[in-house]
Amino acid sequence: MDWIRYPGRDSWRDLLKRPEKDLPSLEAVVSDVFNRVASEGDAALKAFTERFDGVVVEDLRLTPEEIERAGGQVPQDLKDAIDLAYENIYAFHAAQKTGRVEVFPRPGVHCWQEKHPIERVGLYIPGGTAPLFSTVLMLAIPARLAGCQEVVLCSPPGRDGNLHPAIVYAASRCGVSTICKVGGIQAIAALTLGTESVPPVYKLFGPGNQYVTQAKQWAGRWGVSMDMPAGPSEVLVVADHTAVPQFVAADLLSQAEHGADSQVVLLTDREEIMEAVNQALEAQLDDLPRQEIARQAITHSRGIVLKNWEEIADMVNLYAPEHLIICHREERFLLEQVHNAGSVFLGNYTPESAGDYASGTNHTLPTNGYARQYSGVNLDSFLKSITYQRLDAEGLREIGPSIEVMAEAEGLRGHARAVGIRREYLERGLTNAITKP
Ligand SMILES: NC(=O)c1ccc[n+]([C@@H]2O[C@H](COP(=O)([O-])OP(=O)(O)OC[C@H]3O[C@@H](n4cnc5c(N)ncnc54)[C@H](O)[C@@H]3O)[C@@H](O)[C@H]2O)c1
Ligand SMILES: N[C@H](CO)Cc1c[nH]c[nH+]1
Ligand SMILES: [Zn+2]
Repeated sequence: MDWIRYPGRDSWRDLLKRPEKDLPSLEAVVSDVFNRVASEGDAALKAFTERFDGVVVEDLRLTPEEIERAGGQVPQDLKDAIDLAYENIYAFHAAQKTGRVEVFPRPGVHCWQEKHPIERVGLYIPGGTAPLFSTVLMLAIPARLAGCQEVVLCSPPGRDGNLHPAIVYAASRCGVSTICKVGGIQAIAALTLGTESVPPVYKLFGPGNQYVTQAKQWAGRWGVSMDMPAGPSEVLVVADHTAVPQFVAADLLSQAEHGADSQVVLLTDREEIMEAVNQALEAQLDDLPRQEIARQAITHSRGIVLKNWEEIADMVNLYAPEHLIICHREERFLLEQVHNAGSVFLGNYTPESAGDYASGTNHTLPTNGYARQYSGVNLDSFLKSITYQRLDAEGLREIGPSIEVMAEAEGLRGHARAVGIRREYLERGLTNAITKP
């Protein structure tokens, strides 16, 4: 990994650039796929699956028998591991439930807020280079907890034209029964527009490569929203002499192996760890099955030596990493100062993989600096808040005059009248004409 020592602040932005595909060419492909899915439905999904995934798929939707069969193909130790992860993810997300918010700001004015599930949601499960069945748990568990009525899952078929059995098993374990063999842009277009096999949804969830992420953003043009841009994985590690270099290298590689366009960054204020981490990286890369991918990711990754922990905190906030690992003597200070990160991992015993699989936190997180404004997936992602209010006569007397003044000042006489007409009834004692609904 290349190291940069004590860079001036004016060079930080350039140093922290992510590897990105050319946006106009990405948009052109996305637009073409959406247009064809809109006009040709399933036929377009099959044609694009053949073109982009290299497989011919007959039936896009899994039958109940296929779902049942997948369960028998998953080894028991993997089922047990999925069960443990399920419990922890369930517990963490169930704890996020909040009650009704209720306020009486003035006499006779009653306001409250209640959460309602989004009725139809689409879950994208990546499967281009690795079948990420762990993502099924991360999305389907909160979707169920929220009470979403229709949950549609899409994932790209493998070379044999099927979904990995663990994806199907995890989906069925979480109660998802609409499972479709389609991935990439075409899956997002199908969930947005609906086809013969894929029901349309109101909100899209899940991570994916740059094609998937761009397609999720494109879906907004059709009024379908999304969780957040959760693209190529990244990790930023903050380490000093209290960190074990072998652990640091392993954490960097755990995200570098996701994709050639992943990025990993190491920040330190202790030059002496540079050599040890580089050596550990080389040693661990040697027997990594996905070393080609990880090596490519490392070509656009870097280690940076900074002057002190204040600079480290500032650089973390500027980069806004998807994952932040802190193994540093000034952990407490850094935690106080850092406010841009998707998920944070603390100390020598907390590998980022813990959050990827089984600690209970969600691994669908904002990448590409979007941790500045987005949260990772959580229970609220699957809920909408509806606000309610009821005024009685006293409440109208209390706040009515202010509403009228404000409406007149905005030049909106109709708004003012909607209040004034009621106040007039009250002033003239015509309350008998008002029946309680
Ligand atoms: N941010 C997060 O929360 C998070 C979580 C898990 C994974 N990830 C990321 O998800 C990504 C998964 O990527 P993946 O590729 O393995 O799987 P994927 O399912 O996201 O993408 C595979 C699909 O991309 C499409 N595709 C491939 N090449 C194409 C081309 N030239 N033109 C149009 N479409 C094309 C294909 O249809 C294929 O099915 C990785 O980048 C990983 O880092 C992110
Ligand atoms: N690290 C990924 C999020 O960027 C999630 C994941 C799934 N499986 C392994 N890792
Ligand atoms: Zn991962």
